[in-house]
Amino acid sequence: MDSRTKGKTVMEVGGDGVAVITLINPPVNSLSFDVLYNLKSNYEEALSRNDVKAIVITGAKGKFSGGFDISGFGEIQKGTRKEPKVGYISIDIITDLLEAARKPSVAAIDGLALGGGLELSMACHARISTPGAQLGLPELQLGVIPGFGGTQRLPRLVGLTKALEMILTSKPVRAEEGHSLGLIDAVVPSAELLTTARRWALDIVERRKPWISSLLKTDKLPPLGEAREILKFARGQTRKQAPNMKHPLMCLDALETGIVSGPRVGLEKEAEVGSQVISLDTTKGLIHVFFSQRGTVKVPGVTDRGLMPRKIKKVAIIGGGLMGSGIATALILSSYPVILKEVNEKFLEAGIGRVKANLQSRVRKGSMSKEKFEKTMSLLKGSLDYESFRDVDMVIEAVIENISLKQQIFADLEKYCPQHCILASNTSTIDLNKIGERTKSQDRIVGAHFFSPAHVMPLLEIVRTNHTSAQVIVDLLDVGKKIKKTPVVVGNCTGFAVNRMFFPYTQAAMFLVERGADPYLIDSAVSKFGMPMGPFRLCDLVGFGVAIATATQFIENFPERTYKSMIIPLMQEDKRAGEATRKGFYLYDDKRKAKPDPELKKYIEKARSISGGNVDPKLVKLSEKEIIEMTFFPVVNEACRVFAEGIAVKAADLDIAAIMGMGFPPYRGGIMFWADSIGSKYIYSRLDEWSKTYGDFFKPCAFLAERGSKGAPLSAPVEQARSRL
Ligand SMILES: CCCCC[C@H](O)CC(=O)SCCNC(=O)CCNC(=O)[C@H](O)C(C)(C)COP(=O)(O)OP(=O)(O)OC[C@H]1O[C@@H](n2cnc3c(N)ncnc32)[C@H](O)[C@@H]1OP(=O)(O)O
Ligand SMILES: NC(=O)c1ccc[n+]([C@@H]2O[C@H](COP(=O)([O-])OP(=O)(O)OC[C@H]3O[C@@H](n4cnc5c(N)ncnc54)[C@H](O)[C@@H]3O)[C@@H](O)[C@H]2O)c1
Repeated sequence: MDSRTKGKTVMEVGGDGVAVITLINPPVNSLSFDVLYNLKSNYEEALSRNDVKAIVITGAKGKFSGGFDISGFGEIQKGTRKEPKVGYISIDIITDLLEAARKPSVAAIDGLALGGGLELSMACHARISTPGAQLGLPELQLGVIPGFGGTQRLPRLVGLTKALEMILTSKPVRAEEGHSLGLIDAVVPSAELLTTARRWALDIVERRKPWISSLLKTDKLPPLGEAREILKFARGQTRKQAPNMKHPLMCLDALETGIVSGPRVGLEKEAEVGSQVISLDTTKGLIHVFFSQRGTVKVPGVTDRGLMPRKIKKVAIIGGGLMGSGIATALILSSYPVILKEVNEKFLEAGIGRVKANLQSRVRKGSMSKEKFEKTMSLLKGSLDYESFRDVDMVIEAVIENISLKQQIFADLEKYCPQHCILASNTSTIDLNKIGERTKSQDRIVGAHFFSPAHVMPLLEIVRTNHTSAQVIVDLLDVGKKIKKTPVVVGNCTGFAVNRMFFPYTQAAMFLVERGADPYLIDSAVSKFGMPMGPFRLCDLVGFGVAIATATQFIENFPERTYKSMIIPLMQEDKRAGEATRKGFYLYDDKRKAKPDPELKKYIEKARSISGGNVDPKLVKLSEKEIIEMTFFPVVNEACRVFAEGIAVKAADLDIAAIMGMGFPPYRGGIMFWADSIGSKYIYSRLDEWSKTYGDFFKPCAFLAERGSKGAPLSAPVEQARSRL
């Protein structure tokens, strides 16, 4: 393959008169422009050759295709590639050349047929797949729409309601379901895939099998009035679930056009809308997130050294509380045998009970069978001592946040665990060097910082000290992948990356209410911005005990930039500790529904008198935009510090950490990407102005000042020399 081209297709014509065209673009046979243009040439040749009666399209190495090459969108967005004429691929090539050809095509699908991959197969006249095939149109989660005819062909093959479900949720279906839906014509073992597809193609030529153009099918479409009702409902749901995104509604426009005005007009609408969505900011953000998420496992100096992950056969967890039980659940769900150690029988039973409850909730929801529940639970063994730790490959400590207790545990671990065993701590704040102070095992000590609930939250912060070996990081990255977490490797400091970014966010919110802003308006503005909930609702959910413990760490470690609000401690004195006590910033009913509490004023006023601040008329009347700026620019500021200190190696890692650890809206691309979309100059000037009026909490850090003064992007790499990793 030419090193400048991205992928190709190859065509082989058999003695049976079937031309087999194979998509080749590892690792997922994505449809790059090179692949698509090669496919066009192969088709033109196959259609012109007298020895070709029919065509089979397949993908190399057990994967049909993962869809259009997503980096192509980036090239179009950056202007480094000219977008082809609107409709050139979907209409001129896929519809007019392939689907309308005089020779039939059959798709032979093994593995993935996603996005453009499935769309290409739907333009074929039949689809044969293997049992493991995954079929889906996940484009909306990338901010684009199915643009190779999927908005027109999928409803015609599987019906409007199912097509909407598949497109709006981005969830693929398996081969068997695809078969029962009418998306797949036959499911056969891998070894028979190509022979069946060839025979099927010839059967179409011989009229023994129907010659079906998906685009012209109408039997699965509901009557027009019903279709309009279904689409109206889908629009309503979409507006509710994705209020800040335009592309899902634009996708529905393309679907509706095809149903109302016919598939050809629908294809034209799809092409027009497909081209428009590429330049939406939300699309740029989502595509950035796609690649950034896959980039977190690429750690310079670690994953580029040819190290292979060692096999982790058995894991021990110390502490079966909230976190330990969640971590144990995540591990046994991925088939790791786990030993859970506790201090006494009662606590051990409670810990195992929590794991059981986590799994039982899956059984109740129907996502886990009873047999699978029993099998998974059988991987968990309890223990009250370290005897069974002699053959474990990794220990994750998750006891209460107490330095001397953790130090003692790590000293004990060194005595009982084998020498190769990874010694990980789930501490949220404590310096890992201190935790390992009483051991000689600094090279195998690492942070495995899970987020609560650990079996649900997708992020794993892997915290490395200056001593942690590259092998240990590689091993933990592999475990992270196996338990389906997105790992982000960060340096050792108070709060690591996520909690450091989280802290200024809640602090800014406390500052604003002390100066007269309405907490409920702040929560509402932040939710509208796209966070799962506002900072006050979040404090209630987490509980004031955790909020105060975290604040104490930050006040101790970063006193110069901490705003010391007394609102939470004052409420806690009155036995209001958040949702668990049904009273916090909100009042909660039996169904955990939150409503504003008029009494909150009293605590705010008292806190204001303690801090000595005054109500600021400007802050009383903040617009939603100003609320977002005053709560999130301090987060950007802290993210800049984390980046400048080398705690995160890439700005994109902070984007992923913010999205998966804080709930920052993915369609804004993450904290640094969002900041760059606003501009460092503006953010710097706002923070600088606020710091002069309101104090050092808002003071821009040196990194932000330097980049902001030049208007330079915040996400541009920091020189290696300054990186701590
Ligand atoms: C004018 C244009 C119109 C286009 C219209 C068309 O309708 C639009 C599309 O088709 S958009 C693409 C739709 N497809 C997807 O959204 C699939 C995205 N990929 C995935 O979901 C997954 O990667 C996977 C399920 C295909 C494989 O998952 P797995 O965990 O096995 O592996 P990774 O996710 O780590 O991916 C491995 C490497 O492959 C790269 N990659 C995957 N898909 C694509 C793609 N479609 N385009 C380009 N690259 C892709 C991925 O980035 C990984 O590469 P690294 O170098 O980062 O390791
Ligand atoms: N709670 C969170 O949201 C959260 C999030 C991330 C990280 N963390 C960190 O995880 C750790 C655990 O937090 P948690 O919320 O699960 O605490 P928890 O109080 O719910 O559980 C701690 C458990 O450790 C047990 N334990 C204490 N000493 C032990 C010993 N010597 N051997 C075995 N078990 C022992 C206790 O009996 C208790 O069951 C802390 O370091 C915390 O900072 C907590």
